[in-house]
Amino acid sequence: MTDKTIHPDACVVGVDFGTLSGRAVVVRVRDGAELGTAVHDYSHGVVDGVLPATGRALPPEWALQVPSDYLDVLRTAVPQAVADAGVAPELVIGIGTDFTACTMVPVTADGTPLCDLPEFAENPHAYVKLWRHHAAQGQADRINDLAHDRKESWLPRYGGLISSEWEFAKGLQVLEEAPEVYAAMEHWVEAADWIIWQLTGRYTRNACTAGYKGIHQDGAYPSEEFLAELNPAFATFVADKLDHPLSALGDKAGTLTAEAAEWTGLPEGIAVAVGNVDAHVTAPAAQAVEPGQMVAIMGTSTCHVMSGDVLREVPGMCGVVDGGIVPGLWGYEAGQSGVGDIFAWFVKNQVPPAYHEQADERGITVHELLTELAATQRVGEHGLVALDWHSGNRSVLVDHELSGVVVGQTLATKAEDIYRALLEATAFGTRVIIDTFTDAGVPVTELVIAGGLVKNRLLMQIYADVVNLPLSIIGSAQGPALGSAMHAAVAAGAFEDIREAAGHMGSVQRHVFTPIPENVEAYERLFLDYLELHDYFGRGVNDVMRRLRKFRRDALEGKN
Ligand SMILES: Nc1ncnc2c1ncn2[C@@H]1O[C@H](COP(=O)(O)OP(=O)(O)O)[C@@H](O)[C@H]1O
Ligand SMILES: O=C(CO)[C@@H](O)[C@@H](O)COP(=O)(O)O
Repeated sequence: MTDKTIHPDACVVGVDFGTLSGRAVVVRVRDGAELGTAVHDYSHGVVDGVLPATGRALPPEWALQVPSDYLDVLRTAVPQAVADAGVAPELVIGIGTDFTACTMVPVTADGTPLCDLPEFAENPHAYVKLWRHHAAQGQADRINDLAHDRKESWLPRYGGLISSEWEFAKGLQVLEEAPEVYAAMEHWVEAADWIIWQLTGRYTRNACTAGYKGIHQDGAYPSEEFLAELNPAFATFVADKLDHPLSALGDKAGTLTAEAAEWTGLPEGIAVAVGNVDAHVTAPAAQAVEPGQMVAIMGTSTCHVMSGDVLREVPGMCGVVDGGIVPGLWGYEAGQSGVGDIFAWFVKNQVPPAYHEQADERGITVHELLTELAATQRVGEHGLVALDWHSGNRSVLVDHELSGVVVGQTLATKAEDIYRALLEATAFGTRVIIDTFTDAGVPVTELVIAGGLVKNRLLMQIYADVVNLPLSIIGSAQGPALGSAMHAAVAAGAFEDIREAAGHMGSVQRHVFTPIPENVEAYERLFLDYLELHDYFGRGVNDVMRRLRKFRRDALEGKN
């Protein structure tokens, strides 16, 4: 530890705000030992059916959250994790958090979410727009078309396309569909920063989400002229709703307020780290801080993050940001919007009751049962190839109007066949991303896997075979929460920087899964079919997926 005055048993708390739950972990600073943990499921989960306040159905592609659910994590999971660790709260010297990225909160000047005000409680636009709210694709399309026409210099930093998941598309949607909410919103805040505001009592804006999701490059956002061309009332979006001094990752955002100390049971005045993103904090937790080491954080979605020593334009990446992951290197990000979410959708909607009954009788999950059955198959035995776009395509096509496909189904196709084809489809999606990075001059030399899906060994072997790289696995089951705790340790002054913290507190097991040559060869053939379908449906040869989305929207609005 850099600071020798820090107690040898000092701890930090990391809190990972995921899509469905928040997890807290208590970590010893000197060696990264995880002493205690607790999870709190958001009571409202993902609001994508009806708005709880009204009972009215939300339009297609909407995904909201309720901000009080995040505070409940501070009130429950944090004290439970400290109790689980059995450490005296006085030993905790800092707290750090990570969040899903581009989960956006419209707030008043003092940070109150608009949905908490009685006059807005029934307006869906006053709620948090979750990262996977995909209903701003129309706005994203306009941003992209205009940016291309004007040859905006920032566009290549985002692989040539801006996502509907990001701050600008969602902000423009609020303006155009709920001008009264837009007018009342003093700040359009990343939930990553909102939670730090709750902990410290002051608003800080982290450089990571600002760089990736907030289109902040070389010290500037998109210009007023650009925004005015999108919509004259949007011209001052940056100045009015977004702009705020940026804070570097690992810096101290402030100290824990008395109120937040009461919620969490932690000492008032301890260091609170600047807000950060679930994917990005995981890289140092897996000791992947050097160029070429790509980390895939596989959960409901997959994020791919990697540092590089060169600046390159990778087509369809989510972005490249100076110091976006660790200081001094270019931080690259790409991703797949649906991975575990696709498997969950399949289990919920497509698996016959007999499988559920069998899984229940054996005390295992349907995922585990289907995985076990699928694992007995040889590559290609199911005769299927699928596209992994049930939640759209984040990289490299950046299009959330795309959808899922399974080719090759017959009357003999079973649930485990399709499940395996879906696992493979997500591996092919990752392969496209890796190949695109390598072709653009940012070679991927190591793939490190983190996140909840590590537990599926068949899935891991499929990934090793499809990408033809040995897989390293993060040492922690709580990668993001550990990464947040490490940032807390840096903010508290225990380490010089996040690299030093990674050396002491991070961990990785190298080459846990290695490619099986005959599988590599078989997947190489299947991948060519995946690529052909990918380009056919995804690159404009056949726009049927976009047409179907529109047809569906029209039908729901009674227009057909
Ligand atoms: N055995 C399994 N195999 C494959 N997917 C699984 C399995 N068990 C759960 N899942 C999926 O994992 C996802 C949850 O991943 P997790 O990392 O815990 O969540 P998050 O992305 O919110 O952090 C869910 O989408 C679920 O469908
Ligand atoms: O978009 C990002 C990171 O940039 C993620 O926050 C988002 O994909 C959500 O990740 P999870 O699936 O909740 O792990």
